[in-house]
Amino acid sequence: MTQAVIGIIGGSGLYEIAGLQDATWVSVETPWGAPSDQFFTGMLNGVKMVFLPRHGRGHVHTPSSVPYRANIDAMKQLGVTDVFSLSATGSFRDEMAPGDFVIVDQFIDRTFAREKSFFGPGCVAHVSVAHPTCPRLSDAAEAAARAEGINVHRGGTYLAMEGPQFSTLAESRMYREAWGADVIGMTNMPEAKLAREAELCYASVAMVTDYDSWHPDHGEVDVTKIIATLMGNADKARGLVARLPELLGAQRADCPHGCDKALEFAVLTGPEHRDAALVAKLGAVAGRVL
Ligand SMILES: CSC[C@H]1O[C@H](OP(=O)(O)O)[C@H](O)[C@@H]1O
Ligand SMILES: Nc1ncnc2[nH]cnc12
Repeated sequence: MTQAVIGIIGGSGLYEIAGLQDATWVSVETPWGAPSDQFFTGMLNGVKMVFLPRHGRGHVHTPSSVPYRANIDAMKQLGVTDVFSLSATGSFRDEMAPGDFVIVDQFIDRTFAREKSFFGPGCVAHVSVAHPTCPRLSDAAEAAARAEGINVHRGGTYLAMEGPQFSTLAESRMYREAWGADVIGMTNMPEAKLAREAELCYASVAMVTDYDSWHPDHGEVDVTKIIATLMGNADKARGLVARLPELLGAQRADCPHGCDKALEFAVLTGPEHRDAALVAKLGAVAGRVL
């Protein structure tokens, strides 16, 4: 058993969490540049919590400029073992209505202007993301949402788009009808892939704010309406987060799904062929296997 440290990545509308004891904002430097912001750390029901506003306080980062690698590296440095992502999303399903939460279990990655891996020339690795989210953390997120009285859907495919503009009507229809996506957002990729490379368990809670633009009764996405829904969602999210420590506990066994061993056989570059500078950068995320 090891000490559990719960990491929370708060999306649009969720820039702080409440109730932490000995709470303090800490700065972390990483070999991948500066993270989105300082990390808000403290104890909640006997469990260490580490919170990061994904876009920074004041919402300074676009979905494309979020420093995803620095954020995940810094979480590793702070000892985080389990990451919960909370994100605003549009919905492609009538029954996934604004105000509902969806525990995402699959992604379609349509992003193209982001660094997607910690690895590269001189240290090549291939991890599996066939099952990109951790069922253990997803169970906890679902239980917490139900206990809070949130209308929650278990399972769903999140289409990650580059943004920052919302989708065209044709794209919205294609993602929904031909591709079978359930929700759409701009940030969970490459975040989920990087969490897997860093051997972190990762769960994603999509907080529905709108019906994107496909819905005949709802017209196109309107950011002012999204923001109104976001505020209510953020309150619900804070309630959900507050329940996680009790559900997960302070001690943590190895992940039964192997998230924390994702790199075990993933690195292909032989030790004598590795780029020393890159290996040094990989200390926090992959030091266990390098
Ligand atoms: C405010 S709508 C668009 C914006 O909100 C979502 O961000 P996050 O996933 O961090 O909650 C969406 O992905 C866009 O970045
Ligand atoms: N419709 C939408 N498309 C992409 N990102 C979103 N975030 C919230 N609503 C969204």
